[in-house]
Amino acid sequence: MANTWWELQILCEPDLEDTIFWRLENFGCRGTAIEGKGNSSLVKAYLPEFQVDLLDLAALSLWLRQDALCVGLSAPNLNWQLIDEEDWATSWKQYWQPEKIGDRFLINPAWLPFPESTERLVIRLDPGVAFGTGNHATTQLCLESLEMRLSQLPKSFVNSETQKEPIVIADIGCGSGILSIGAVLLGAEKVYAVDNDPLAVQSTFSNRALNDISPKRLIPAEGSVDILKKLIEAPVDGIVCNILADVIIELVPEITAISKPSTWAIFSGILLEQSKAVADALEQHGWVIATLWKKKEWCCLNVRRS
Ligand SMILES: C[S@@+](CC[C@H](N)C(=O)[O-])C[C@H]1O[C@@H](n2cnc3c(N)ncnc32)[C@H](O)[C@@H]1O
Repeated sequence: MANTWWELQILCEPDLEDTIFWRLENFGCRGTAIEGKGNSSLVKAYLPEFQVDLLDLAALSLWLRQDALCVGLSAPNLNWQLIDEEDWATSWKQYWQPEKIGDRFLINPAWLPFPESTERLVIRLDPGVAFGTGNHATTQLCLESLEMRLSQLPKSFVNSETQKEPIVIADIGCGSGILSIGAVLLGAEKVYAVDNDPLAVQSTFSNRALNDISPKRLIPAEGSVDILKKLIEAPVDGIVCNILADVIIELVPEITAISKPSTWAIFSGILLEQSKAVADALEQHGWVIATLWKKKEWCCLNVRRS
């Protein structure tokens, strides 16, 4: 675990936030926070010191400038400094507040008290350095889609006592485990959660404990679809995959291999202009696009095998 972190501070026009988040994620940032500053937004992002040097940061500054100019907005202002681990942990936590998502979920930071009275399904989270606090549009689209998919189940599916046909789900690119936990709370019997970042897998394990979920119902593992193939006993009922479009397109054949004729899937992390390429790849492998949901410049494809 790194002891020193880069803290990047980017003052920008609010319309640039999503593009900046996308850039920062690709750059390897492992925690982001946002606060309003008058008519502007201040985006803060963190990454381990060893991961980039000053030249990389200068290149990032140029990309952010170009991104803004391409859409006719003023160039953001990027500053950076080194901070130690303790400061990193507290600096972004103070901005993260409980958040309602969709009709069913409430995301509650682990260090805040459990909400006293709520009818919502509470997901307690400490993402650590993993992606998945619930405040990114791509995560929200997945939680809302899961809600739609799993709320359609007859009551007997969601009551674990009387469950007749258990639903098994694969969460590919699980990050903090937020979607896996959401799926379990909605009644999925078992979720296999994989991520090729070991820190994300660690985070899913600790969030599983934080939410009192039995190890039998949420099974995190380091890796990707190759590992899933080894873990699952049969093709899964549902798949949720919030990764970037290019990665999804690459994974489609392998993902298809773990599905059956009734499998449904939720693909997110797709910029609107990339949706056609992802939809084409899915259709070529026999998937039917059921709906495309949009949030900001992101979209999420809800698909099924037949
Ligand atoms: C955008 S985050 C999604 C996290 C969480 N599922 C959410 O919805 O908030 C994408 C995650 O996918 C992981 N990832 C990227 N490429 C992957 C691949 N080929 N196989 C498995 N995980 C991958 C990243 O490490 C990251 O944790």
